[in-house]
Amino acid sequence: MRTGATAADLPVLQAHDLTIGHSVRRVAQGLTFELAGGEVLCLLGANGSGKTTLLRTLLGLLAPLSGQVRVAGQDVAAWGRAAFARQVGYVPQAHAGWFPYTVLDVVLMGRAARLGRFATPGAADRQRALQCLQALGIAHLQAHSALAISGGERQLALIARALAQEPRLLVLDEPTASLDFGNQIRVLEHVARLRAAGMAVLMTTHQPEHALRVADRIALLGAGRLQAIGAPRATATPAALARLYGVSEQAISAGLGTFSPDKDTSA
Ligand SMILES: Nc1ncnc2c1ncn2[C@@H]1O[C@H](COP(=O)(O)OP(=O)(O)OP(=O)(O)O)[C@@H](O)[C@H]1O
Repeated sequence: MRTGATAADLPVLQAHDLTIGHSVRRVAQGLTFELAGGEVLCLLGANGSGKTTLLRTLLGLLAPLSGQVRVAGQDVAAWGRAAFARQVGYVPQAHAGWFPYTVLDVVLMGRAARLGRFATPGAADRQRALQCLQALGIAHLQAHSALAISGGERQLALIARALAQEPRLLVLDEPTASLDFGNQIRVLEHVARLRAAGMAVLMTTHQPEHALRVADRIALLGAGRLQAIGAPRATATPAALARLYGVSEQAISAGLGTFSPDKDTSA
């Protein structure tokens, strides 16, 4: 950390010249970027381009092959578990399932990061967990077994659990993947509210129109590099997306429909 700088002054997340991969298998290299509080960064890339590998490396779940990840100015590997959970919440892709906890208990687990070592959640924690369920529109499921809800409902419960941690950075791996249209919009609106509240959000998506809708910056990961990172409409152009996904520009423009940067004059 710089002399005189406090953790609050620093970007929540810094990746410097990062090479990511599995064992010796390199997936991408030369990844350098930062993310500050109150900012939403959306990561786009084709299947297998390395989005999840990058998120897992940023979260310290996978060691970088080279380069550095800092969270609030400190190397990601140097954080203790509970302290890290107060900084970063993570909603992984398509979570398999839990033991038969209730949905409220699952969200309460997110409060563990905010409790003392041997403390149990109190009334204020239950209230906070319930607020998170309400924010995601699933408070009616609070007493249901987490094993007896749909995949989309489980996804919303996982987001609620990450929110209950009250992290500075929320990392979401394809958060809208299994959600119906209404819940996709609800989650995107919630991301916008979190940004307004000062949280940093890093999310992957296979839907560029979602990124165009909610991101402050978009990063394009392809061919083992960050192809571009910057303002949404200047970065996720039909030409850039066509290169990223290996389809024609016309197909991209048709797929983006009303969200097409060419058609949308509101920017
Ligand atoms: N545990 C692993 N061991 C070895 N290679 C892996 C492992 N997990 C993923 N890979 C490989 O790393 C590359 C990047 O995978 P990753 O899951 O990061 O891609 P992704 O962009 O998240 O893909 P998708 O959009 O399909 O979820 C792929 O070639 C994949 O086959």
